[in-house]
Amino acid sequence: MHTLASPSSTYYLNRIRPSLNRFGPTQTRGVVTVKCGYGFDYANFTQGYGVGSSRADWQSSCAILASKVISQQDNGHNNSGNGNENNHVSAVNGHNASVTDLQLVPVSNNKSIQPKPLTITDLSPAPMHGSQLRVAYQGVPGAYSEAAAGKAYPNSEAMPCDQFEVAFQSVELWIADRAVLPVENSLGGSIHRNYDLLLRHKLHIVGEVQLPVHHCLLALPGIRKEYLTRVISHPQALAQCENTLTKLGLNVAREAVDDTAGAAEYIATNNLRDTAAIASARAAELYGLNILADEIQDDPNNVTRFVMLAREPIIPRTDRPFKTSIVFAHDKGTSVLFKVLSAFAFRNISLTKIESRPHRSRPIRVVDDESEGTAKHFEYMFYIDFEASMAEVRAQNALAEVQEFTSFLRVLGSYPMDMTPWNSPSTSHRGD
Ligand SMILES: O=C(O)C(=O)C[C@]1(C(=O)O)C=C[C@@H](O)C=C1
Repeated sequence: MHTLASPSSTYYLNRIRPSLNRFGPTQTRGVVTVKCGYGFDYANFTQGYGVGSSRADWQSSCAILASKVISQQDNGHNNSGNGNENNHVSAVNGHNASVTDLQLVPVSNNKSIQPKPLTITDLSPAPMHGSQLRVAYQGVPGAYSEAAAGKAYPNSEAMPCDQFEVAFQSVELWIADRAVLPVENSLGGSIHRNYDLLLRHKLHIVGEVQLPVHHCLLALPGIRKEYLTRVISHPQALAQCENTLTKLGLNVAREAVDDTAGAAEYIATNNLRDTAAIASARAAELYGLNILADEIQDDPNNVTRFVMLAREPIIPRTDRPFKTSIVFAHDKGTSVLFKVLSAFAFRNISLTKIESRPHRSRPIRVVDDESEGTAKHFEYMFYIDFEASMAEVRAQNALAEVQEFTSFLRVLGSYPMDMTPWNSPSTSHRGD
């Protein structure tokens, strides 16, 4: 039998978001609250990457970040994924582009890619051996992102954030050293909003982690499946378990919340007897819930890929498998895509991922044709991951060619591939 964790150490800064807003059928992000506490007994939180002694510092830092995010939103510069309507940019990368508005990094003027003095950390084999690093993640303890932080940096201090935006800013403001960001799942697909955030911020990808995700159905002790009227979780987790929930006879309402462990915490804190959460076994333990069913993901090999972000890039190497992530656009639309892909194919460089996102600053391109009429083309940003290190000449040549075809190109990072077997103990997040 689990004991219900004490909710007494939860601190809401700036504005308290009514719980219905957070857990209503649609997520309300208009009011942003940074929550810098946890609804559980954190003194008993013993994992190596748990909360450290500088909790008070972290809370005051969160307060600063919260007011910053809120004031940005109040000023109409909403970073929550709604785009910035004030940007009128016809091209990027020095071609009539207002790079400041777009917050893109121009290839030619980018001071952050100029050589910098090496520090001892540049020489460490990041990202596998983090030590005393502070790693920001979105969610509360028990979230899969926290486990990903622990896998990437086993001795680090995991720092929970209510929003991805705050996790990014905490690294930019030197409050955290790394941020961990889920980007895609083998069942649920890409986490689109996070691709947009990668572009909006100037952090570098310095590593990746592929985390096997084993979902459980959690409810208060004594609650049976038949009592349930809704299941709440992160939208990705709901998508990953959709078929299994139906097979379990749970044709009840699904509601999206900010993170899986937050759903478990919410049920425990509010003593909800008609609601179950999809979350990890560790979340069940932390928040005193029972596991009604485990392994409820629709495929046993359910894996989420996370990237690790830092202020500085790591030095790419060739002594182990590396992956490189780029994003590009062209001011004449998708016509360059074939040329870009052939730059990699020609050099035998495998692509592992391609994603397109709306070009939020210039989503539509209008082409007038006197005889035919007006064509309205959607514009995209293309994200590509390829299997090569930027230290390899073939990768440098491929990118030089890509740069010729594109009006905007940014290397998001060149970093070691996660080659750990899925069944290795450090990858298990099930607490067994
Ligand atoms: O909610 C969590 O626990 C998270 O870490 C987020 C997240 C996601 O964004 O996809 C991470 C892994 C799982 O795929 C489900 C949810």
